[in-house]
Amino acid sequence: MAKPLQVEVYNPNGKYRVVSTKSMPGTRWINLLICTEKKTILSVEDIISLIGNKCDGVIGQDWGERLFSALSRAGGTAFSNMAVGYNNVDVDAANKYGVAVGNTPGVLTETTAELAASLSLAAARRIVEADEFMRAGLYDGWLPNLFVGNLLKGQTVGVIGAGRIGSAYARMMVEGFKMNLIYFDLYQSTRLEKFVTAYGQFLKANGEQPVTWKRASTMDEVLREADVISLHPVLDKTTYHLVNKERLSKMKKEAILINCSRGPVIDEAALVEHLKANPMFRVGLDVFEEEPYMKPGLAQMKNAVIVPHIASASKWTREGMATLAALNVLGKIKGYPIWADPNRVDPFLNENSPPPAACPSIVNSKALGLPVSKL
Ligand SMILES: NC(=O)C1=CN([C@@H]2O[C@H](COP(=O)(O)OP(=O)(O)OC[C@H]3O[C@@H](n4cnc5c(N)ncnc54)[C@H](O)[C@@H]3O)[C@@H](O)[C@H]2O)C=CC1
Ligand SMILES: O=C(O)C(=O)CO
Repeated sequence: MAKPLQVEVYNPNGKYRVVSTKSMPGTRWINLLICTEKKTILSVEDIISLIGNKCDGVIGQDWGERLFSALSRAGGTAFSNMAVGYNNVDVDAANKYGVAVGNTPGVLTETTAELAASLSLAAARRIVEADEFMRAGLYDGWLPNLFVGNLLKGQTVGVIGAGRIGSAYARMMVEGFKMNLIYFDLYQSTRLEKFVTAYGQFLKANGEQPVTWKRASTMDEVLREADVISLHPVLDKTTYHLVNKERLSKMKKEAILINCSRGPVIDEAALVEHLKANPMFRVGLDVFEEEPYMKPGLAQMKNAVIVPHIASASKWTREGMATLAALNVLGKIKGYPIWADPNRVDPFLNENSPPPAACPSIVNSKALGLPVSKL
């Protein structure tokens, strides 16, 4: 039996009841909705008790059959993940109960790419190790060999999954550090290729070494050729343990591997062994196979930079995610159609004008036969 919860209630006499299972930043989403919960990580039982007998919609994460069933029993038809990735949501169960599932694409693209770039730099220049050294009072004076790392300029950046975030990261690394690009994705990223071509021409016209791009026909090609590899695919059956023991062994001994996608894309136990055996190999991780836990040994590895799933944690992005999640739920409750292009959600984020009368992004709209906005 779940314990009674302290719930913050906004607009207690409102017509609809929408629950947020996590406290979210900013106030715009509250103005668009609802009520929130102070405690941060709720159990399934807690959420079921919050849903109660009447609940029109919920904003949360990690939803399965029991929660969709409880929401449906309470009369609810709308759920929004406060995230773009929805591998943590059982969409088949949502379809079974007729519940729309929203996500928050686009608003976290640049913020997440910036964290991947930060981890790339931190790993390349050994920033965390050097910081610890300094704080430990070990610095005696400048030495030619102290924390020597890798120069990125002129090296090759490899991107696995060149979608919204992967492409943004690639552009940052190519333009910011003049790296050459090799990428692997199921689809061609024409815009990214055009960007690198144009930037290469610009550099050449200025008498500099031009940057280049290559679309790899296999992932292994990227692993063999790149000096820094960043993972940005969705997590599904095809990407589970995409980077395993065998694939790690194909990477350069001094390569840098970054993961800001989902933990299970890497076989984390194999990664720990690889880090132990190859001290010059470095990794930057935002996500872990069994979050919030790490595989034994990872925390002790000096050649790993590890942060707690903060890739989307900029104020603008987190407030925008909350806004999109709220609008997904609100739009479904009000019977609005689905926004036609989830890659262009800017009109929903403009604080100076009311949001369009549409749900920004519903991932199971086709399965539920929901109408698409003509706006
Ligand atoms: N660490 C964090 O806080 C965050 C993590 N993410 C993760 O990043 C993922 C990507 O987000 P977006 O770029 O917005 O999605 P997206 O859908 O634009 O890009 C994903 C790309 O992966 C590609 N892909 C799928 N299967 C593949 C495979 N087997 N091999 C190679 N490429 C494959 C797709 O074709 C697509 O281009 C999300 O699904 C989420 O899991 C997203 C935001 C923040
Ligand atoms: O949007 C996502 O998928 C996240 O992981 C949130 O940071």
